[in-house]
Formats: sequence, C-alpha cells, structure tokens
Amino acid sequence: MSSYREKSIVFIGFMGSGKTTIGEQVAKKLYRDFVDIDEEIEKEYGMPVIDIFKVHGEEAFRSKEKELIKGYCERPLKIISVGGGAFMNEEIREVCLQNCIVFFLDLSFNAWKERLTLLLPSRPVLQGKSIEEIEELFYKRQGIYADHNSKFTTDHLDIDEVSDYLIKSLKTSWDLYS
Ligand SMILES: Nc1ncnc2c1ncn2[C@@H]1O[C@H](COP(=O)(O)OP(=O)(O)OP(=O)(O)O)[C@@H](O)[C@H]1O
Ligand SMILES: O=C(O)C1=C[C@@H](O)[C@@H](O)[C@H](O)C1
Ligand SMILES: [Mg+2]
Repeated sequence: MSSYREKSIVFIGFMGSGKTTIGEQVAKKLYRDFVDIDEEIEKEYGMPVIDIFKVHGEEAFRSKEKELIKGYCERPLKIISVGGGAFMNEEIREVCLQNCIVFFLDLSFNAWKERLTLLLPSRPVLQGKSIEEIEELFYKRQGIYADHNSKFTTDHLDIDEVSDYLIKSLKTSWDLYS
C-alpha cells in the first residue's frame, strides 16, 4: 500500500466532463504519468472505442476496462482517467477507492449540453438517443459517481482553472494527511 502522498489519482465523471483533458493537464503539472483507460483499451484493440463497441461489443470493452483499471490502480504516482461508465462496476469502484484518491468531475446538465455536438460522433453510449434520453442517463449516472473522495463542479471554469484548483486541493490534503 503506497503512502497517502504517493497514491494515484483517479478521475471519474460523466462522458465529456473533462476527465481526459483535465487528467492530462494535472499530470503535466505534477510531473506524473498520465493514463487514460479508454486510450489504453483503444491501443489494445487497435481501434477507437466506438468501433470496439461495434466489432467486439460492450461486454468485451467493459471486461478489458476492468482488467486495466485494476492493474493501474495498484500502482503509485499515476494520474488515471477512467471511462464515464467504469464506476457502474462495483469491483472497479472498490479497487479505485481502496488504492487511490478519487476525484469526481461534475458539471451541470446545461453546461454539459454545450459539449454534446463535440462528443456525439465518438461516444457509443450517446448514439441514437434523444436529448431527453441523454438527460435521463446523465442524472441516473450521478448515482454511480456518488462514491468518491472529492467532488469538483467545473461549470464556468476553463481547463487551467480546474486543474490549478485540483492541484491546490491535493497539495492541501497531502500536507494535512501525510
Ligand atoms: N472546463 C473544462 N474542463 C474540461 N473540458 C472542457 C472544459 N471546457 C471545455 N472542455 C472540453 O470538453 C471536452 C471534454 O472532453 P474529455 O474528453 O476530456 O471528457 P471525458 O470526461 O474524458 O469523457 P469520456 O468519459 O467520454 O472519456 C473537451 O473537448 C474539452 O476541450
Ligand atoms: O459513459 C460511458 O459508458 C462511456 C464513456 C467513455 O469514456 C468510454 O469509456 C465509452 O464511450 C463508454
Ligand atoms: Mg476521456
């Protein structure tokens, strides 16, 4: 078990909440390795997530997602962004919460809607859904993100503001709990 200061950081939240973007930025600023689980799965299958869902199915994707998260969460000093659906799985929630510091990146549905056009082509879970169905999924998913160590709402903040806040908050907790 790593010391509190060396624990890996995990970002969770709805698709498009900024886990990849913010995770990468925080990793750069803390000089840590960044791991994006969706990207790791894409590397293993040699195709984008949307094609993995089409060719191999969601079950295969979820199984690889679990295997990779379990492996990375047990290592120290990483910044890990998991996919938006990863926390649906209890084993994943447990391994993340037991080994890492889990940050929930939250935003309002209104703020999220502005990112929809950007996200739509690459997110299989959004395909063929009406905006009402997406809104329902958004609120249903809030429940799976309820288990976390710290939550940060990113409405009206840019990427640097969010990552700077997160780093400040981490440094405070390292000073308090190390
Ligand atoms: N304040 C902000 N924080 C983070 N991302 C922002 C912000 N403002 C705009 N964006 C944009 O929103 C998008 C967030 O997408 P990103 O891929 O980081 O989300 P994600 O949480 O990793 O999604 P997924 O679960 O599907 O992997 C990016 O295109 C990013 O540029
Ligand atoms: O919310 C989800 O279920 C997903 C989010 C993405 O990060 C990818 O992991 C994939 O598109 C599924
Ligand atoms: Mg991502």
